[in-house]
Amino acid sequence: MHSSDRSREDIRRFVAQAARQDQFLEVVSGEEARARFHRHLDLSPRGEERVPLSAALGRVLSADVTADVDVPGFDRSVVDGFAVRAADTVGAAEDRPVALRLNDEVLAAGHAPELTVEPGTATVIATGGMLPRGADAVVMVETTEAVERPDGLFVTLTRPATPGAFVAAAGSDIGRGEVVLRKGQLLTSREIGVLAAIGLGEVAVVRRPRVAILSTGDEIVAPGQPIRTGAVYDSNGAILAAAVAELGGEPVPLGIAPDEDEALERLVARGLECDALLLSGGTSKGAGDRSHRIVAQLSDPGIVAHGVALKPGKPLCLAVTGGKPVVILPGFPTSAMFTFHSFIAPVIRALAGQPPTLAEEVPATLPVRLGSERGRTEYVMVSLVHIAGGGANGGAGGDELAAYPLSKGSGAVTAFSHADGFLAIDAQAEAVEAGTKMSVQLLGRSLTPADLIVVGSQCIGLNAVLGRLIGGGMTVKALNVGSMGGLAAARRGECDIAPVHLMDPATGAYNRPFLAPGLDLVTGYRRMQGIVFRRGDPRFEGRTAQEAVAAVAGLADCILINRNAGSGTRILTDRLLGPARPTGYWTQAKSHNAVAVAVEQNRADWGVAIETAANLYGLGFLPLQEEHYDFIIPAARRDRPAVRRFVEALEMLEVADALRAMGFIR
Ligand SMILES: Nc1nc2c(c(=O)[nH]1)N[C@H]1C(S)=C(S)[C@@H](COP(=O)(O)OP(=O)(O)OC[C@H]3O[C@@H](n4cnc5c(N)ncnc54)[C@H](O)[C@@H]3O)O[C@H]1N2
Ligand code: MOO
Repeated sequence: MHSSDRSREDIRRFVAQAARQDQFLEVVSGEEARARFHRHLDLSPRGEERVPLSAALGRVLSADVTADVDVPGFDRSVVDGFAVRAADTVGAAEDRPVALRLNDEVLAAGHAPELTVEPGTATVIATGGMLPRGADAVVMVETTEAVERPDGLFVTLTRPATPGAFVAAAGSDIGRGEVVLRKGQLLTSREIGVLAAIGLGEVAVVRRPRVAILSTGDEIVAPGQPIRTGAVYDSNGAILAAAVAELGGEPVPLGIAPDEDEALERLVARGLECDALLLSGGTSKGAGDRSHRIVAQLSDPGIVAHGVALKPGKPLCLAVTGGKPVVILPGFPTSAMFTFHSFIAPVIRALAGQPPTLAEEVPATLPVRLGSERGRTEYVMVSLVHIAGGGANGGAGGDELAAYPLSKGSGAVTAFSHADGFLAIDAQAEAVEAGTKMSVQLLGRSLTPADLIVVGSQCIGLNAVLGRLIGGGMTVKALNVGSMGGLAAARRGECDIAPVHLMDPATGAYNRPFLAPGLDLVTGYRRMQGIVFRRGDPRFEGRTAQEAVAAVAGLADCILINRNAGSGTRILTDRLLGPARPTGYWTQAKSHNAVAVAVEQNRADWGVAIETAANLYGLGFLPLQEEHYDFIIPAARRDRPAVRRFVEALEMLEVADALRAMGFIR
């Protein structure tokens, strides 16, 4: 067969399979899928083992722990001083000191007393020393005076001591017979301290469930290896292994399975030796998607749900065999993480002996309109910012929250790590309007507001400023919503700083024309924008930007990669082009990097981007015009300490140097 015949055959097979796709996913609701899954799972912890305290961190108690001893184990002095009978000190005063004869003993910590404190006597005692018979209080050495008399050594007191003063009673911390920690308790340094205090050298913990993790796909490459164009680093494997460990499981990484039945079958068989098996990728019915076909061979009962009406997560495949979970997570990292946390994490927690967690929800306003696909409950990762609530200095203060969607799609890996939580959009809704109050389910347990909130257009140069502040201990939340989004956020009081680069098309002036009352502008830096092209391309090399555009604008095979409407760079491009509409004009990339990649990878021949991006991708560059990247600051937030420090950092020589080194002009 000719290779073109073969590829035609491949295409026919793909189309035939794709046509049958709609039959496979019997899509059920998330609740239905979960119910079916749990009906067959055995969620009891997988046995117990004894571990030394030194290995107990992060483990879960398999049984209640009862104290066999009192803590403290004896009545103990908590100061350096004298053990006395409180009754002897009654009436002591500056003008009527009470003198007590010192017994011939010094009670250092760890020594059992031998002498009784008889009426009229006292015994020297150190912090941690055991209270002797007869004594019921301790007086601090500072409040006494030692006196040497012919008849012996005395201590005089000028104040009475109350019974029990400076004494920690035996068992006051932990009493013998008391349950100090309960089954299911996760052991942190605090609990380990308690176990040590009652003398336990080892402790019974739940055996960690072993969770096999297998990434699938011919295109997947292990991190650390070189990568070819079109391939993808295995992020799911690393994410899942870490998430399993965080939940108290023991990850068993099985690596990457190619799209090849035999290898996949062998690895699945190995995975089944563990307590659970997680695969990712290959669960929808693409031509190369084999995972579900292998998992479909399992029984007792095998696959219980394949396809859930969730976004992300639609192709999730849940199977159980002999009470053991076998799950294929979608290949896209956000989909994989989302379905892992909502379907798998509770199962691993249960197998690890931990009680379920209760998700915390907070109300928040959606600052932008969100479109949604009908038919699937859509979950949107969001970053929360506090809306200025008229605190004394217009601080980060208010309790009201705005929920910024981190809409990067199912394939993103960063959405989950940048998110504070997520909100759900009803399966029937087509959109949620800006200004709608939503309920946000938090990912972590608490929400601490950042010191500085930066919402707008993100630029790598900003790291030179923010990096300094973060290094100095400041917490910063930076959201990339573009210049217009930043301007709107500043108007609504949702940020401290909005980095923008907006050109007024009428005048060519940057940023200032867009200010509104209550908004200040702080000058940032400039970025040289120009035409990027592959080095050596004679259509661009050696020309000015204007010459090059004039030469290529009419060429059918010289493809432009344009920027999205509304971006500052697009305005510049349109001014440059005038009425010309070169090939590729309607293809819109959303960032400088995306333009540079398209040119580097030969999908386009030219575009407009900043010089830093051209350098990053080794492209040629024809300068056009400086773009002003400045900072809009709501006047009400100008005096916040974090904002002042930001403006100060911007003024620093080192920061200006760092910016210049990156190709910016300050
Ligand atoms: N025609 C249709 N196509 C797709 C549908 C559909 O309903 N009809 N569903 C889409 C949805 S929703 C999802 S989610 C994805 C999931 O597909 P798979 O689970 O089969 O995943 P793959 O195709 O293998 O990979 C998807 C994507 O993720 C990358 N990937 C895979 N594994 C990893 C990994 N370990 N680390 C990082 N990235 C990984 C892979 O390279 C792909 O780019 O299907 C849609 N398609
Ligand atoms: O379910 Mo997929 O996870 O929408 O992207």
